[in-house]
Amino acid sequence: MRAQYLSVNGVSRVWNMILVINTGSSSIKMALLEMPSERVIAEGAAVRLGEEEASLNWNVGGDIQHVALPAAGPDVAMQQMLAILFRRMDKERITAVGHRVVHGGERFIAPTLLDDAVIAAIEELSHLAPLHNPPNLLGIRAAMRHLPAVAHIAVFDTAFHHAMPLHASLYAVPYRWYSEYGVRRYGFHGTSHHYVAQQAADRLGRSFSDCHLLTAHLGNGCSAAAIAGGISVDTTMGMTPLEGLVMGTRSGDVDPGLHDYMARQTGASLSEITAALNRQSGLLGLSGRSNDMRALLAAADEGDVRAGLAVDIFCFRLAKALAGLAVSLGQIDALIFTGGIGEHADVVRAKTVQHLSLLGLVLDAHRNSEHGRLSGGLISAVGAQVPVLVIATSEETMIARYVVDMLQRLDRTAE
Ligand SMILES: Nc1ncnc2c1ncn2[C@@H]1O[C@H](COP(=O)(O)OP(=O)(O)O)[C@@H](O)[C@H]1O
Ligand SMILES: CC(=O)OP(=O)(O)O
Ligand SMILES: [Mg+2]
Repeated sequence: MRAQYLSVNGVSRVWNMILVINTGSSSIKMALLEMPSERVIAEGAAVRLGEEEASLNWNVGGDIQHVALPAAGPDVAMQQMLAILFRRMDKERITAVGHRVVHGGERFIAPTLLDDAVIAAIEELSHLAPLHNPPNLLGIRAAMRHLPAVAHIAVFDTAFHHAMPLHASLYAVPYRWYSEYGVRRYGFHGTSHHYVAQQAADRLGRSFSDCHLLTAHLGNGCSAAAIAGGISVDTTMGMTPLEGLVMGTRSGDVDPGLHDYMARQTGASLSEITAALNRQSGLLGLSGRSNDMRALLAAADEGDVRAGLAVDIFCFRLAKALAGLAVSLGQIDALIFTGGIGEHADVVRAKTVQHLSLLGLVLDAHRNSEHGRLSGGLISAVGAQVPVLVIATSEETMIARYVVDMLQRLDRTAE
């Protein structure tokens, strides 16, 4: 990289230390990356927020901290994480902060410098991502208080999908709902889909812009995408992160008639039904036990029938969605599994790919059980028509790349 200094608000700084903040509904992840080497200087996570078991871990240059935070919410966890980080490193070294923001609507199709107007616009989009944009904003405000003199840049989950063709992004509803109210499919997890797709192209020795890839991001939220010519051409999530696949607590696709039916049956309001689809459905709703795939796989092994059913439905629906996305690609150069479930749950990958043999997808059982660790991420059978890969995602690294790219553009404009 050419520039070593960037002038932000008239102050010239070395700009290669990027703090990335990914505030979710039940977790906060942070990473401090030195760019362009992408060396992780510090990384931390606060998990199970709101529960008795909430805790945080920080690894700041090998100094590891584990703190129990019983029942702490994202605000308390955020303060604690920043306090621990800044006790161990000089905050003056940080040049910019990259914030994951889940919903950018139609307006934010690229990384954006945060100011009061942008924050207000993100707030307005909160009703379209109620589990995500409010905690994202909490992280932005806390970090701005601690680091008022640096550039804070929002990187949107929706941005990577913004060029989806209209046939993939519009619903078959009155057109006016789109033109007047923005009712369309946006797609999410864009930084993760982009990151793993680029990695897959590298591993296959192909140019990213020539690849036709299916990516399955399976974490707490789950989505799959079809990526061709370096852009997302279709994805399973829609106007909100509720559409598509079965997720930890989210239903994914349901009949659009469900709201009316359940409102009449139970007297619940539309927003109560939406909340149940967001928070009490998916793996949790089906199993009645947990939203956590690891817990369900263990329970299914011990004979819990509903846990087994939840896993089977998760895999079947994922396979169906991947087959559907293949239509958008025309050809499949690789399928990539990522996210906590995609990277670690070999049973889920095996069950999913079993449904997809008609597309030429076949796994190697041994490679799959090793999560592709000994085969460069490859878990497909030798000689199989389509490579299947496990690739660890890093939304934080991708956000840092977008931030550096944006800083370079700001730097050029300032010259
Ligand atoms: N070893 C494992 N086996 C099965 N599932 C796992 C394993 N490790 C993590 N998971 C699952 O990954 C999911 C969380 O994924 P993650 O990507 O960390 O979530 P988030 O969306 O919060 O970033 C949980 O369902 C968890 O059970
Ligand atoms: C958009 C979304 O579902 O994000 P997450 O997986 O972090 O919940
Ligand atoms: Mg996630």
